Amino acid sequence: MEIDKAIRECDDRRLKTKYNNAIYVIKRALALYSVEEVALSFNGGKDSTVLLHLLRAGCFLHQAEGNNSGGKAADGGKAFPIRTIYFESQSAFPEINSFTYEAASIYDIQMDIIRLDFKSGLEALLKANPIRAIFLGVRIGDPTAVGQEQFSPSSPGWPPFMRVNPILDWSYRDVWAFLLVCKVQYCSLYDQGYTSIGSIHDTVPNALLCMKNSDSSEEKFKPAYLLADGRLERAGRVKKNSAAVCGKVSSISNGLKVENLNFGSMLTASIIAVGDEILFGTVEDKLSSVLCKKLHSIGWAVSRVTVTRNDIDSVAEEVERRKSTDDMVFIYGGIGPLHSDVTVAGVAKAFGVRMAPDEEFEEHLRHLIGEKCSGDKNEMALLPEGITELLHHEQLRVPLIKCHNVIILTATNVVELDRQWDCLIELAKSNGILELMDPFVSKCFATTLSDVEIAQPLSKLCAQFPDLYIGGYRRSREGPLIITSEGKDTSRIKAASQSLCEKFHHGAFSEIE
Ligand SMILES: Cc1cc2nc3c(=O)[nH]c(=O)nc-3n(C[C@H](O)[C@H](O)[C@H](O)COP(=O)(O)O)c2cc1C
Ligand SMILES: Nc1ncnc2c1ncn2[C@@H]1O[C@H](COP(=O)(O)OP(=O)(O)OP(=O)(O)O)[C@@H](O)[C@H]1O
Ligand SMILES: [Mg+2]
Repeated sequence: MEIDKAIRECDDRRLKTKYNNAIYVIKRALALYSVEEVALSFNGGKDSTVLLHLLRAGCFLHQAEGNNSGGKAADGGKAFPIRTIYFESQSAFPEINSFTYEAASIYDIQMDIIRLDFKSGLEALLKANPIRAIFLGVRIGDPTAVGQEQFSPSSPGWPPFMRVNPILDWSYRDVWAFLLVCKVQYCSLYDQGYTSIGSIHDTVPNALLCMKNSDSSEEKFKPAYLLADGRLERAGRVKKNSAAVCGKVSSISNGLKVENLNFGSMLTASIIAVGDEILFGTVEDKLSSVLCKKLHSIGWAVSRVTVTRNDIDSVAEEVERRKSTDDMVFIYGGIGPLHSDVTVAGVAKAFGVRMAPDEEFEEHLRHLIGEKCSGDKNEMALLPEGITELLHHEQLRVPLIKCHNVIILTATNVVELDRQWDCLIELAKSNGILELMDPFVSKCFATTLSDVEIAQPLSKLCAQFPDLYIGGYRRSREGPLIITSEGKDTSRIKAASQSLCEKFHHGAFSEIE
């Protein structure tokens, strides 16, 4: 089998290791699932081209080892036994389309062309076929790889199948070493300076490969395999919608923030606590109420507090929602090196960026933990790429992490939260990372009037003072009712209190702290 032969005969030890590992994953998958139960997701990109040839080799080796799963014979050169799916889109490059069809013809691939979005397409595929596992050319540097392993079940909300990622741990360099050593065809765009290909709307040649011709204004590009730093593979991807990425811009223009509060230009924050333990009831979340108070003290309204499970998708989903609704999102819990510490990765996924090593952060961790945490395995030093700002303060042993409008707090208790908050406020004063607004003022009254007596007058009061938060709560069913009014204008609070008292007999309310 020519692929296997080419790798065995080359003298690139690293490539051999990567190849052997990928073949191992493929063989494991073929041992777990029959050939009818697997599919290849192929789109003509370089990663899926690598995967195609690995699968050709893997199927050949699997059968050579005496496994015959009853599918089409893989003779090492011709018929490819695995159902292959291609999601064809109007916005794909014509070169990608034509290469995909060409590959199907050269390698005798039975290709299902799907013209639906990924989710609906996969639903239809699984309905019509007994597919249980799909091979993907996802690599660890891809934004969509966050949280994935070589075998990862599809995400919640997706049709159920196993995602098999044989080249998850391959680097950009490994991909090109493989394609060049095996001398296989790849899409022509890669010879024109494209290094990672999305759609025609979001992909241009990688500027790092540009050769400026001094005689003319014509730009020429070197081939993709000459890109020296694989981390810059996605430099040819044009940013999608910066307003959506930053969140804040869209929230201001769509008026969502003022919708509930009627407070004019109020800044809103939301708080996300991450932890299965909180949801199990094993641990009590004490930080959110303290944080609400602190935010209130700098004039911010808290629009929502949520607790999410510590899996990447739950965190990503919640962060994605909140970052575009609120001006600032505070998240804590699930930070560290444990398998359950997925918060930072969840934030990366919410912004659609990958996790990448951050040398500066690693340096801080090294000071804190020692040499144990250096090297490739230091997952704690992986941070969302391109969107992370480290917030330094001399009182903090490790800087806080800010990704656009999401601040990740590492506090695990109230004392630590107090310290981190104080640092944050000092930083806010010096560099404006957090706007400090006029604080809220409030008045509270206790009354023994019944709910029924007070309900209507209180509704009227709310209508009279739409700029205030007027509410009521009880500490017990039998005890007094407590009425609160909050706002930023002391005179308005006073006026509302006076108006309330005037609606009832003298002494019906007593002011409390
Ligand atoms: C076969 C296949 C399976 C996928 N499974 C999942 C999944 O389980 N969870 C998920 O969030 N996205 C899944 N996706 C979507 C990808 O993660 C990603 O959104 C897609 O490759 C396109 O990225 P883009 O939005 O940059 O175009 C899947 C895509 C394909 C082709
Ligand atoms: N339109 C599609 N149809 C089928 N599979 C797809 C499609 N888009 C993505 N995939 C799957 O997702 C994987 C990852 O996509 P990604 O764009 O990162 O890699 P690629 O397209 O192979 O290479 P490149 O990084 O150069 O674009 C692909 O290898 C393929 O398995
Ligand atoms: Mg691609």
